[in-house]
Amino acid sequence: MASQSVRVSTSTTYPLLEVQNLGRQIESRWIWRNFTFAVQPGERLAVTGPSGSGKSLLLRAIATLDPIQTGEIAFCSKPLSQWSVPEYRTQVIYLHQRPALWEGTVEFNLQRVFTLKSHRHKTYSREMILHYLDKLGRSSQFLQQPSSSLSGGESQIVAFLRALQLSPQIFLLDEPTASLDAETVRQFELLVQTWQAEDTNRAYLWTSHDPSQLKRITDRAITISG
Ligand SMILES: Nc1ncnc2c1ncn2[C@@H]1O[C@H](COP(=O)(O)OP(=O)(O)OP(=O)(O)O)[C@@H](O)[C@H]1O
Repeated sequence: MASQSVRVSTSTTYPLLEVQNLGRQIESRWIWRNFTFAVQPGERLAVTGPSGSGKSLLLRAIATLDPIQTGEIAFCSKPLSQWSVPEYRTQVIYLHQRPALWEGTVEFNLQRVFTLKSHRHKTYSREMILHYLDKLGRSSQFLQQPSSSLSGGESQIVAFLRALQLSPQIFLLDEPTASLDAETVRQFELLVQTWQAEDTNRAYLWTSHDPSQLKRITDRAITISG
């Protein structure tokens, strides 16, 4: 059974996210349990631990993509039972290690999210996307590429932009740069910092097996020890 240790924040601000006694069991095995921590506004958190310790399962549980067997999650002081799931998921977005994209061009993938009910009040901005692409060293031609032709790293970029344009409050970033080259990794990190600087309450949880990256872009760690 995995256990967890958490360095408790000394911040006195109101938590953005509170996780109480969370437990995840698969068949008879507890992946982790009694998991308790809070994310303060503006926090940049690393989620660390060996492969298979349950980092992805933790982020997915917070994103309500996976079930939990025990515990509670509250966002902005409201338990998840009081949030509508689509509304919550517009605020707390999980970025998958190996994102799934719809069939069609990159731009189709970026536009399509706005047809979902929870995002219908927002509009697609090509101008903003071109700005982001420029920051990631890509030209407008990237938008016309079919998703089926994208590399793993390019798919990560599309999934990131698809989420970024929705302006979430919390990003759950699951090895988001694992397939990117070193220069794009830095550009990606900068873009995340820019997103956060636009609203200093925004926070993220980031998993990575690269300690130097976590040192650059996070301030404290939640460690799941195997
Ligand atoms: N759907 C599933 N069914 C059964 N076991 C699963 C399932 N999803 C995850 N697991 C198991 O749960 C454990 C934790 O998986 P998870 O993907 O969260 O690990 P991780 O810490 O993110 O690993 P990595 O660093 O390699 O990405 C692993 O042993 C994995 O095999």
